[in-house]
Amino acid sequence: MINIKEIEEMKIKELEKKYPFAVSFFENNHLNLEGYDEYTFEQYLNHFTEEEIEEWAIDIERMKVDFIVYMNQMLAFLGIKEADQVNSLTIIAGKDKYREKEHFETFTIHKGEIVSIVGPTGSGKSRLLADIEWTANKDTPTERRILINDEIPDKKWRFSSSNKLVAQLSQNMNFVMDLTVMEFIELHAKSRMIQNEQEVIKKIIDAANHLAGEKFDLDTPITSLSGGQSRALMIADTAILSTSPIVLIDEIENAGIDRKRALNLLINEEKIVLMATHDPTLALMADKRIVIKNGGIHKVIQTNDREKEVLVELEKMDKMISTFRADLRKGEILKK
Ligand SMILES: Nc1ncnc2c1ncn2[C@@H]1O[C@H](COP(=O)(O)OP(=O)(O)OP(=O)(O)O)[C@@H](O)[C@H]1O
Repeated sequence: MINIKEIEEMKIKELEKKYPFAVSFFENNHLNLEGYDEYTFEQYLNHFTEEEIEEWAIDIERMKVDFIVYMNQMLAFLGIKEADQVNSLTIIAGKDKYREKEHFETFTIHKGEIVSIVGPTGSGKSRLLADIEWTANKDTPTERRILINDEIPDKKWRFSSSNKLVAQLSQNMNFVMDLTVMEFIELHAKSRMIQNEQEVIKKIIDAANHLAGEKFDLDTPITSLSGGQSRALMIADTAILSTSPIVLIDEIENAGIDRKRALNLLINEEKIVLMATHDPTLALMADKRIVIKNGGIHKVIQTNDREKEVLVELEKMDKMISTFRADLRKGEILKK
């Protein structure tokens, strides 16, 4: 459900911008919005004089309820209900591969935070991401539990395909579809029922080309994209089209794309981002990192100022490497 408080605190002009369909509610109820841009919904309802309320038989309390019901129905219909409502994700400790209790009790990640997950190959990084995607409730090998907004999440998250809690970018992206890039993005855009479809498609393709080393166009079949290109396309698609409040990333390093840009595209004040990585630049870009050992969360490290200095150095090195890579592609002789 959308938050009644949020709606009440929004100005009419913000409401029109964020939820354009809200205007129809006023129209249907013959309520004139002109000149009330700067009013909140509540202030608007309260602006009527006693006489007007009587004359037009306006029931303010009823109107409030009806409006929220209408908004909820519309958002559900558009597949965006609840998607923006995740404020926190909590992991409750389970057991490692030796059935020992994990080295923490609970760990909460808030909206807008990025958390990296590090640990040796096979230690259980992907397992943790899978637990989150499944909103585990002691029903996975780790026996972890996942809370959303401090509560056991509704099971419907697991099975909903259009309104997903989690958008996952995984290591293996096998495209079996016989579609062009254009058809693929169109398919996604259509399923989201966005209004400015062509604009959004262009935005995705621009962002994807920005991330990928070699450019591709809309007529390219998905199956003939290189690993880096398909990765870039998926990232741009997720960043721009997905309404999922949680983004899980399993290794973006080997993809031959601009990783920093990719991450920046996915980061958003409204989202929670978790990424499993072996890459120091990406790991340090996160606010915190979870260290996994033998299938369990061993510790959580906060990225401190000294590490942020290391990050600056790493970014310089990364820049150098990508310049060399680009020169190499162009067939140039590399020089310092
Ligand atoms: N706590 C646990 N209890 C039981 N099995 C676990 C646990 N954690 C992970 N596993 C299992 O261990 C195997 C390896 O884990 P996973 O694939 O998550 O490793 P990874 O860290 O992602 O490895 P890579 O770096 O190679 O991607 C998987 O089969 C996973 O289900």
